[in-house]
Amino acid sequence: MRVDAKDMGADLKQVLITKEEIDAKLAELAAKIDAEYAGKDLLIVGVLKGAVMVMADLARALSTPVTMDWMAVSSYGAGTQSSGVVRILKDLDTDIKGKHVLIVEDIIDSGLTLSWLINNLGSREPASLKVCTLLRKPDAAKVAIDVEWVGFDIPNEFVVGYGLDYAEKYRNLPFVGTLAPHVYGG
Ligand SMILES: O=P(O)(O)OC[C@H]1O[C@H](OP(=O)(O)OP(=O)(O)O)[C@H](O)[C@@H]1O
Ligand code: HPA
Repeated sequence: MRVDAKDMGADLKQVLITKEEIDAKLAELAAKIDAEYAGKDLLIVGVLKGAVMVMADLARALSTPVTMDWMAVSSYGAGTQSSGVVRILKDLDTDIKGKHVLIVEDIIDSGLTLSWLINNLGSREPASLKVCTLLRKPDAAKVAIDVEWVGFDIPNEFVVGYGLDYAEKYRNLPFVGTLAPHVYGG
C-alpha cells in the first residue's frame, strides 16, 4: 500500500476510497447540485472540522456561485462512538432566513449530528435546506434522515482521512481508510 502522507502508513489497515475516487465522485455530485440550484443563490454550510476537505473540493467543482459559512459542532470528543450530545462550538456568521442552504458533511454515522443540525438550521426558516455528505454508514444509523446527495455508502467501521480524524489525527490523509487495531490500543 502506498501512503502519501508521511509517518501515517503504519497506522492504517486499508484504503477504502482513493483520492481519485473521491475527486470523481465530487465532480458527479457537483453537476447534480449545479442542476438543482441553477439561477439561485446558494449558501453552503460546512460542518467543522471534518467537512473542511469536502467543502474545499466540492466548492471548486461547482459552477454555481456560492457563499460559504461554517458551523462547528462536536459529539465525538476523542473516542470512536458518538456521545449523542451535540454541542455548538461555533455558530454561523450569517442569518439564513430565506436563503437556499446546503449542509456539507464528511460523514453520516449514527445520524445524530445531522438530525440535530437539520432541526436547528430548519428552525431558522431557510428557503430550502438540503444535505450533501461524502460518506454514510447505513448500518450505523440511529435516526433516519433524508439526504439528497451521498458520495459513498461504507461499512460500519471507523474511518479516517480526508478530514476525518481519530483523536484529531489523520485528517490530512488524501484518501479515506481504516485504522490498524494497534492504534486503538488493540
Ligand atoms: O452521524 P454521527 O454519528 O453524528 O457522526 C457524524 C459527525 O461526526 C463527525 O464530527 P465530530 O463530532 O467527530 O467532529 P469533527 O468534525 O470536528 O471531527 C463528523 O464530522 C460528523 O459531523
Ligand atoms: O468513522 C468515523 N471516523 C471519524 N470520525 C467520525 N465521526 C463519525 N464517524 C466517524
